[in-house]
This record gives sequence, C-alpha cells and structure tokens, in this order.
Amino acid sequence: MEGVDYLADERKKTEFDVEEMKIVWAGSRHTFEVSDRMAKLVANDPVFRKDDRVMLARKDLFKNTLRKATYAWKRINELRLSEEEASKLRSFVDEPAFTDLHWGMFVPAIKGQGTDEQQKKWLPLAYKMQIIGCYAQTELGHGSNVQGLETTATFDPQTDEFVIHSPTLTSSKWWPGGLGKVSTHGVVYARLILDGQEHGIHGFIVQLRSLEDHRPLPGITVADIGMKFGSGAYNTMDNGLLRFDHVRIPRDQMLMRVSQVTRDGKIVQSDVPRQLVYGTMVYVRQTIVQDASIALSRAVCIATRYSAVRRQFGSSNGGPETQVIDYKTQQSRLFPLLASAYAFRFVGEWLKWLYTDVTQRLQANDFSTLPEAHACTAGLKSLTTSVTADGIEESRKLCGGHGYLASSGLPELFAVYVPACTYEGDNTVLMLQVARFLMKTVSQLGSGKPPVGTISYMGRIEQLMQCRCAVKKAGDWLNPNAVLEAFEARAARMSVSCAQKLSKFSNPEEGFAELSADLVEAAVAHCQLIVVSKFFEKLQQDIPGKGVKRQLEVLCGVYSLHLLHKHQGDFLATSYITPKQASLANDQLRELYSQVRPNAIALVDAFNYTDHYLGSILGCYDGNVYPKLYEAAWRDPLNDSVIPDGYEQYIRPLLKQQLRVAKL
Ligand SMILES: CCCCCCCCCCCCC/C=C/C(=O)SCCNC(=O)CCNC(=O)[C@H](O)C(C)(C)COP(=O)(O)OP(=O)(O)OC[C@H]1O[C@@H](n2cnc3c(N)ncnc32)[C@H](O)[C@@H]1OP(=O)(O)O
Ligand SMILES: Cc1cc2nc3c(=O)[nH]c(=O)nc-3n(C[C@H](O)[C@H](O)[C@H](O)COP(=O)(O)OP(=O)(O)OC[C@H]3O[C@@H](n4cnc5c(N)ncnc54)[C@H](O)[C@@H]3O)c2cc1C
Repeated sequence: MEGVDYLADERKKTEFDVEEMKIVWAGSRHTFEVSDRMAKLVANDPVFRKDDRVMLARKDLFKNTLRKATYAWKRINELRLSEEEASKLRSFVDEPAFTDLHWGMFVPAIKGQGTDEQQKKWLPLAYKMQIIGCYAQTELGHGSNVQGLETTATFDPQTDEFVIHSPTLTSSKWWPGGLGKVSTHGVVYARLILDGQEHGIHGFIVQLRSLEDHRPLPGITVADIGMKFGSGAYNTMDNGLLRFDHVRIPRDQMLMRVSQVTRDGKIVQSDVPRQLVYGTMVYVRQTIVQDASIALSRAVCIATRYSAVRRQFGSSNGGPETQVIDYKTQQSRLFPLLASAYAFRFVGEWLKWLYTDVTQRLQANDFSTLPEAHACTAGLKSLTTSVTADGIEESRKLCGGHGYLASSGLPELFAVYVPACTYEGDNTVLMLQVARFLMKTVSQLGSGKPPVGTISYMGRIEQLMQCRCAVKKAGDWLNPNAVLEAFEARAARMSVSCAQKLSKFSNPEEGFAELSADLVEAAVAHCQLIVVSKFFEKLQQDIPGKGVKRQLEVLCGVYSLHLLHKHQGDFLATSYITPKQASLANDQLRELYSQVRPNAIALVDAFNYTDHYLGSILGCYDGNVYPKLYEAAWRDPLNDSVIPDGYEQYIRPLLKQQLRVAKL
C-alpha cells in the first residue's frame, strides 16, 4: 500500500495550475521557495517530531519545548539563516514557545518604543539571545483596560532610578508568555509617577532573573500560572505571574521614544502621539491576521482531504458509497471556510502593506493614518481570529467521529488557536474600538474632511443610503460592483443607524454602552467589507497560471455570497436587497460550490503543507487514512499492555463483587 495516492483521482479533476496557485498563496516565488525549504528542513529532522506531544505531562512537555527551541536556534546559526528564514523555521516547528514572545513582542517593543540609544544597547543582546525577553503588560486584575494597570514606576531623583512595585494582589503581572520560567528580562508596563503625580502607562525594561544562575533578582517573585486549555497545545508556553517589591532600575530603562523623563524628574512629551505606547500591539495584531489564514487553511486542508476519502451511504448495486464531500450540506459548511482562508491570506497581505506604510509615515512624523491602522488591525484581528477559531471547530465536526481523535490534529489546533480570540485584545473589546472609529467618521461627515482609505466609501454616504440593489438574476451576483455596493450600503447604513440612535442620548458614553451590541454588528459589517474589497483588489492584479485567476474568482464569489447569505438579515433590514435578491444570491452560491468541488483537493494542495506540519492522519497528502488510524491506535501508551495497570486494584475486585452478587 506504501506510495499509493488515494487522492490521485481527485487530483486528476483539477482545472488550474496548482504550482502557480502555490506562488499566489505564498505571496511571491521567493516566499514560496523559502517556506518550502524551511518546511522540509523541519519535517525531515527527527528532533522536531511532534506526534507524541499530547501524551506528555507538563514538565516533560515544557522541557521538550526548551530542547526544540534551543536546537532550532543552533540550526539557525549553523545554517546562517536570514531573519526571514529563521522566522519561517520557527513557525514550522509549530510549537508555542518563549521565543515567540522574545522575537514577536520583546524585540518589537524595544524597536518601536525605544530611543536610538536604547535600541543600540538592548537589541544586539536580544538578537544574540544573550538576554531573553517577554512582554509583561496584563495583570491579574486588568487586561483589556490598559489604563487600569496598577503596577507603579516611581521616579527617585536621589538615585536617578525608577522603583517598580506591585502594590496589590491584582497588580501582579499575569499571563505574559515566556515569563514563567525562561525570560531574563521583560518590557514591563507600569504607571509612571513623578513627584507624586501620575503620568499614564509606560514601558520599562526590567531584568527579572540573574544571567549567572537564572534565579529571580531580589524583590522579584516569578512563576508559571499553571495548566491551560487542552493537551499539549499552549501548555508548551510558560505564561507567568510576576510581582515586584520595590525593584530599582536605572532611569534610562524607561522606553523613551514617546515620552522622556529628565534627570530632574520632569516629563517631556515628544511629538509622537502617546498611543504609540500601544504600538507593539498594533504590530502583533497585524501578524495575527496573517497567521489566521495559516491556522484556518490547515484545518480546511485536513477536512477537505478527509471529506474526499470518507464515504457514507448512497451505494447502489455494490458500487462505492458517496464521498461525503459530494453532499451539498458538507460543501456549504466546508467551502466557505476554504474561501475564507484565501480571503484572509489576501487581506493579511494588504494589512502588512498598510502597517509598513504607517510605520514609514510615523518615521517622517506623519501620524495621520494611525487611527485607521489601529481600527484595521484591531477589527481584522477580531474578525479573522473569531472565524478561524470557529472554522477549526467546524472542520473537526466535518470529520465526524475521527475528527475528535488527537491524531486528527484538530483538537490540538483548536486548543492552541482559540486564545487568539482573547490575547492581543479581546475580540469584542477590539470591535468596539472599530465602532468608535466608525462613529467618529460618521460624525465628521460633511465637515469638509473627506474620509480616506478603508473608510472612503462613507464619502458617498448619500448615494449609499438611497441606492437599491439592481440584481435581477442569480448570475448578476457575479458582478463585483453589485457585491461591493451591497457590502458598502449595508456597512454604511448600519453605522448611520447606530449614529442616529447615539445622537438621542444626552451622554454619548452612556449611549455607546447601551448600544454596544449594535455597534459591534456595525463594526463587523465594516470589517467584512474590507475583506471582500481586498479580495476583489487581489483579482485586479496580473495573476499568471492556467485557470488560477478563474479559481480565485470562484472563491471570491463563495466568500462574499456566503456572507451575504449568512447575514441576509442585515442586508434585508437595511432595505438594500429584497427577499427575492437574497434568494438569488443563495442560488448563485450553490452553483459556485459545484465549481469548487472538482478543484477542492488542488486548492488545499496549493497551501503546500508537509504532513509533518499538518500533523494529522485525516489530512495526510496520500489520503491513506484508515491503516494510519489503525496503526496510531496501537501506538497509544494505553495499548502497551493487554491488561491495563489498575486491573488488579480496581477491575478485578469489581468483577468479583458482581460475581458474588450474581451468585446470591
Ligand atoms: C497554529 C497557528 C498558531 C498561531 C500562533 C500565532 C502566534 C502569535 C504570537 C502571539 C502571542 C500572543 C501573546 C499575547 C500577548 C498579549 O496579549 S499582550 C497584551 C495585549 N493586551 C491588549 O491587547 C489590551 C487590549 N486593550 C487595548 O488595546 C486598549 O487599552 C484599548 C481597549 C484599545 C483602549 O482602551 P481605552 O481606555 O479606551 O483607550 P485609551 O488608552 O484611553 O486610548 C484611547 C485613544 O487611543 C486610541 N488607541 C487605542 N489603542 C490604540 C493603538 N493600539 N494604536 C493607536 N491608537 C490607539 C483609541 O482609538 C482612542 O483614540 P481617540 O478616540 O482618537 O481618542
Ligand atoms: C494564551 C494567552 C497568552 C497571553 N499572553 C500575554 C502576554 O504575553 N503578555 C501580556 O501582557 N498579556 C498576555 N495575555 C493576556 C491577554 O492580552 C488578555 O487576557 C486580553 O487582553 C484580555 O483581557 P482580560 O483577560 O482582562 O479580559 P477581560 O477584559 O476581563 O474580558 C472578560 C469579558 O469582558 C468583556 N469586556 C471587557 N471589557 C469590555 C468592554 N469595555 N465592553 C464590553 N465587554 C467588555 C470581554 O469581551 C470578555 O467577554 C495572554 C492571554 C492568553 C489567553
């Protein structure tokens, strides 16, 4: 059976050039080549084996992660990998580790919020991993409300130092990844106090552990916060707690790009906005949007391949049963997720561009696009992670009973992914930020300042409030202008409706709180419009390869029309479409599913995932699922012996007791 491709017939149905689609998915030929090389490097190295992860007890699991992370660093240096290659290699190792926070938050926080001198001092140490850092912001009592953090940093002019202190139990830092057992340093967020006066939240570089023996420095209490959701999963990470008892650090360890504290204890604001203290979160939210397409595509790849292998019912005259992927219900659950993975890939690509653009502008002291960048990163992080987490769970259900097995890879993927809905900002809290941005935009309409970027459609508010959908037959829903206008009209009308209701409140904050559920819905509509419009923009590009652009047009249709179908209440309630037009959209959607069907396997092959990275028997490339499931069952430690441990102690006496009862 070895070497047989059970999905070969499926692959023969493909109507487009898969190799070219791989380049589109990766973003460029260069990125594809780097990814492909790094994925194979990891897959072929036994040190990076991960199939035993869910069986390991916490201490072994954690030590194993330390071993892999250290080995990855050794390989990165031996092979002289570039930053891009190293980051890909780490992502294919596919195990949350302290290095994620070191490279993903500690280094960016210093880069974004440190002065040139501070960067010169700290970055070389961090780049060589001579120090290991974490991002210590959240506390036991406050996460979302950053202004509510309680840790204090009081300037002592006598010694030219800050005194970092945890005044209450709830001020204990709680959650930072890499803090519990590994980090030697942290960027710690605390309330700045100068001469008895508070000056808001700022970041400070604080050494936590000795570089000699790794013991916590005097005044520092640090530990892991304990087991988290699921087996394996995020338990490879040492999320930590941290308390300070009047810990002293030199004045120059406050990150001073946004505000400086002078030798005599005065605060000087530079001309950059104070929101830049939140800059690291903007950066990470943008990377999380890119990662969403990866996590969702992994789940979809597993569910699609397995749906083509799995057969249930429908056999006549002893012929084969129906592949479950041919059931329209399966398609209507699976194909929108496949389309969403592609949609998130393209919006992630665009968001990366937006982030680079805003960063360049900030360097030139142009802060005009910061509010939009904040709204886009917050909203798209919220939207894509919510859909991805739900999509992974739906993929598990699409695989029936076998999806519940750890060897399907889906339970662990869900457990490792789902906190993305919470970290880097709770998804509801972030959508409320988008809503604030929308309400501000609506209130400024007509002020002479035309809305730009993702909000520019609001500049056509009068037209969007009055227009009616022109669709007459199902095929009209393939017209990008018809779809875009529908999403724009829905988003604009929902925002305006909220703004009108808000204006009736004498206290706007009270109104905002009262209407917050409606405001979140308006923000979701706006974010979905961004994703749809960026998919259409992608289709404007020159896309080579036989049939590639055509497949992407089909997926774009699936993405937008499934949203229109799912949220038809919004489109109907805002009176843009009629019930008949909603029904035509659904007819067109069904037709598009039929066009996806022969290409489904090739569309997931285009993700180019190795079997190692997928980590799923149900999703393996050759589709040889059943023998692999059978063999995996025998590898479970419970099957090491025929008679289980505990038989003598529990089962035997129980059976004997039943025997005695039966004799009576
Ligand atoms: C298999 C695949 C696996 C994938 C794995 C991926 C791995 C990725 C690694 C990720 C590792 C995760 C590690 C997690 C780390 C963390 O979680 S760090 C902690 C993150 N914490 C948060 O995100 C806290 C959320 N809260 C906030 O961001 C803010 O406080 C707030 C809620 C957004 C604002 O609260 P509020 O009190 O209303 O705000 P103010 O402080 O008063 O500011 C108001 C004005 O500032 C604007 N603003 C807010 N945030 C920003 C920003 N980031 N940038 C720019 N501007 C901002 C806001 O719009 C207001 O503006 P005005 O209206 O103009 O006044
Ligand atoms: C796996 C993981 C890793 C993490 N890593 C780090 C890290 O490295 N560093 C770090 O500093 N932090 C980290 N965090 C913490 C994380 O950033 C916070 O948990 C997150 O920001 C949410 O804050 P919270 O826990 O205070 O939630 P809460 O704000 O307490 O949320 C509880 C509920 O209240 C609702 N809610 C809160 N405020 C509002 C509001 N204004 N309006 C309406 N509803 C509201 C929320 O929607 C949610 O339903 C991590 C968390 C997790 C789970």
